[in-house]
Amino acid sequence: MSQPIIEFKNVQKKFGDTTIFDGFNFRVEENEIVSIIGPSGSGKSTLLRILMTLEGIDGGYINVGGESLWHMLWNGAYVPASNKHLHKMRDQLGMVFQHFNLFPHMTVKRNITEAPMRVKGLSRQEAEKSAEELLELVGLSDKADSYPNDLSGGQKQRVGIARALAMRPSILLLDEITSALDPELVDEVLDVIRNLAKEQSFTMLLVTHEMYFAREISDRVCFFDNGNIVEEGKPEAIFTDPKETRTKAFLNAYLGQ
Ligand SMILES: Nc1ncnc2c1ncn2[C@@H]1O[C@H](COP(=O)(O)OP(=O)(O)OP(=O)(O)O)[C@@H](O)[C@H]1O
Repeated sequence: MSQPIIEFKNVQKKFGDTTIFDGFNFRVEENEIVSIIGPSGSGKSTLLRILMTLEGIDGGYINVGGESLWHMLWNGAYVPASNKHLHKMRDQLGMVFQHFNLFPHMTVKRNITEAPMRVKGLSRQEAEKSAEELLELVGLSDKADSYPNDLSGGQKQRVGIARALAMRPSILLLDEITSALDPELVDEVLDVIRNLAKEQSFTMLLVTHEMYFAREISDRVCFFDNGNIVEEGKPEAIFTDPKETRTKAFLNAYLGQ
């Protein structure tokens, strides 16, 4: 097997007395599109937040692009190796959040250029040129000078995707990106991801409640429960012939199978 682009080995994570991961193992290959489905509160978002180093871990090992994300100190605490290392690791990862997290006081264009200018040191001209291309990609060229509050939820989320792409990540993390949207706005956002997936130049890790989308887009679907992958496989196998009782019960509740 080739070197995975993401690898979790024996990862431990607690919130207070609540254990989220107790020896979690997981790997994603380069350019693979993996969907994580599963019940609420099972730790799916925590998995993505740990990868973005928005959350720490209590034990184990995480490797992104061949390098360790966290290092253990003499006292057993886990920390990113250094700010420089952290920035380098984060540069590979782009995350789109459920609630958009746009800056309301900045125009759409500024939301997209802010991080590349501040973190990557791009000139305003370079960052704006890239933002214009990305706005075209997500179909929002005419909204460059609008403010987030003047956009629909679907448009806000398309800006969220453009903003994540502006950092030129090789791995895209999508955390329930359509959950906060009215149903009629879901497809315009999923279409953007469909088009990105066709290019196959990204590794994508999606947490989603859109089962039909997970089935359509993924190379692999993982059913996740209680901090563990209970069952995984090709979308067809998981959705039409799940083996585990818990997977069957979950899909039954969702899809009425
Ligand atoms: N910062 C935090 N502090 C304390 N507990 C937390 C924190 N973040 C998450 N949790 C708890 O950890 C558990 C896993 O949460 P997580 O958001 O990862 O689940 P999820 O599978 O993504 O759920 P959902 O599908 O509802 O978003 C939940 O019980 C949640 O309440």
